[in-house]
Amino acid sequence: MRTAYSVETVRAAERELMARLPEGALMLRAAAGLAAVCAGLLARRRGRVYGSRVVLLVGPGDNGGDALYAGARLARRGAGVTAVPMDPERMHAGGLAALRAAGGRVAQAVPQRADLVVDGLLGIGGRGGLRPAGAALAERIPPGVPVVAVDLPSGVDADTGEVAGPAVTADVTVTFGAYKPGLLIDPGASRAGAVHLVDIGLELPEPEVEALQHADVAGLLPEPTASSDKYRRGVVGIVAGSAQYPGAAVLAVAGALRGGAGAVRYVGPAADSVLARYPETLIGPGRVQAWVIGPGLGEGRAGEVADVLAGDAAVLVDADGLRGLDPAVLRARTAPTLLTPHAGEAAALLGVSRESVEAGRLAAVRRLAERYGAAVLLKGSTTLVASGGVRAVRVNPTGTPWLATAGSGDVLSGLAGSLLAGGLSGADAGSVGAYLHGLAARRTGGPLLAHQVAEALPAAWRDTTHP
Ligand SMILES: NC(=O)C1=CN([C@@H]2O[C@H](COP(=O)(O)OP(=O)(O)OC[C@H]3O[C@@H](n4cnc5c(N)ncnc54)[C@H](OP(=O)(O)O)[C@@H]3O)[C@@H](O)[C@H]2O)[C@@H](O)CC1
Ligand SMILES: [K+]
Repeated sequence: MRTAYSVETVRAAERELMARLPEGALMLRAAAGLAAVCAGLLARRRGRVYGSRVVLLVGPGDNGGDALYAGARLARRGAGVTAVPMDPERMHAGGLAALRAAGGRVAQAVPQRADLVVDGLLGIGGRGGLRPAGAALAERIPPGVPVVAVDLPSGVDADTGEVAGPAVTADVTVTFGAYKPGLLIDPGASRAGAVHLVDIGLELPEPEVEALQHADVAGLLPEPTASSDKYRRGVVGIVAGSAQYPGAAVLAVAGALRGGAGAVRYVGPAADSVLARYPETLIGPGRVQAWVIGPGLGEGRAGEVADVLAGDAAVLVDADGLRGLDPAVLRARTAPTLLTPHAGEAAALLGVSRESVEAGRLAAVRRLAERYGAAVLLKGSTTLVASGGVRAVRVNPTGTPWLATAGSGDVLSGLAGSLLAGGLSGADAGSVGAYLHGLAARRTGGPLLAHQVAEALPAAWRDTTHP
């Protein structure tokens, strides 16, 4: 599991550790880790550190201090190091002295001949996008030169991944003590490049954000044993599709058939389309361990949603099923419930604007989970999964922008419902489903069709269980 911590938590852990260490020790640890990653990059790119040209973009705070101390280390190994300050009056004094003592220099303009640029403009003390002086330096980063961000790309909000204005795009980010949520959540995540974590000895409590890795997914996936039959492996029921949207039913069934359940049952008006494509499907009402209700349902089906929610099977509610949900009904349920809204549906469930959900996705998914007493999967460029009473929100590290295509949500709801039927909790079914769905989309690549994602799911499953 990859875990991430808010600025507040990181700062508290830093204070505790700093009280027990000589002054400046943490910054030296951070700078040593940063310099090692930079040296490795230079060695791979040029064969050696000696003689390479390193440019430091230096902000007014400790993030700039890290860059200056790391620059001093590289200068001692023979690199030509130039520091360019955002504000010449405000530079970390100790770092500047160390750089100068090691032979580094300070310039007012960004040199255009460089082998590496180190972005030490803003770290966890940054607020909002870069202001004009920082933005002007970032704009002058020579094209094609690798950029290493110190702690996080400057201009990215460490807690949320929001980018409110100009920001640096890094090839590598060297982060200290702990991942910050903004390194795992888009748009910040896609600005960070490959992230290296440098251990500076922080002792941390439970994380605020976590991301599954292959091994976690493999551990959660329901694998059949010699004694399992189709009923023990769970039956998932799909209530989806309408005369207007029969395709949603077919795609939800397509996802469900690849989610490990022993059987998939379909209830609704698109049975002919479903059977034509998937003769494996059971048709009509019957016993299930989990229901998926909502994809392509259209208007006027609230009674079916209420019936399903009144039962004692696990339930995944998606799309049209999410309209007008009553928090009291959901909170009274004892079996797992998973809601899978996109930003617009989440906004309607919270009674706020879509823009406010997009701007604060982490807060929105937490509020939904608390209000509805259910696990909630908020779809988007980084899919988030929260469940009421659990501190950590899961962010999905797989996926690709190509997934924003018609029907891909229907496949995900079938898949996650199938995992619910296999006995996973709402949060596990949602996060494992999103993980496999994202991997399958990456395997498919390029402009993709939703049914291709469903077809790639078995291969994605094998990627995690037999990497
Ligand atoms: N604490 C520790 O033990 C360790 C910390 N470490 C390192 O310290 C970093 C945190 O350092 P930090 O707290 O000094 O904040 P930092 O990110 O450098 O920036 C704050 C400065 O920027 C300014 N500023 C803010 N927003 C801005 C904007 N949009 N555009 C322009 N300017 C803006 C703001 O000024 P003001 O808003 O007051 O004008 C303030 O002066 C952390 O990320 C890690 O790298 C490591 O060494 C490990 C040990
Ligand atoms: K930075």
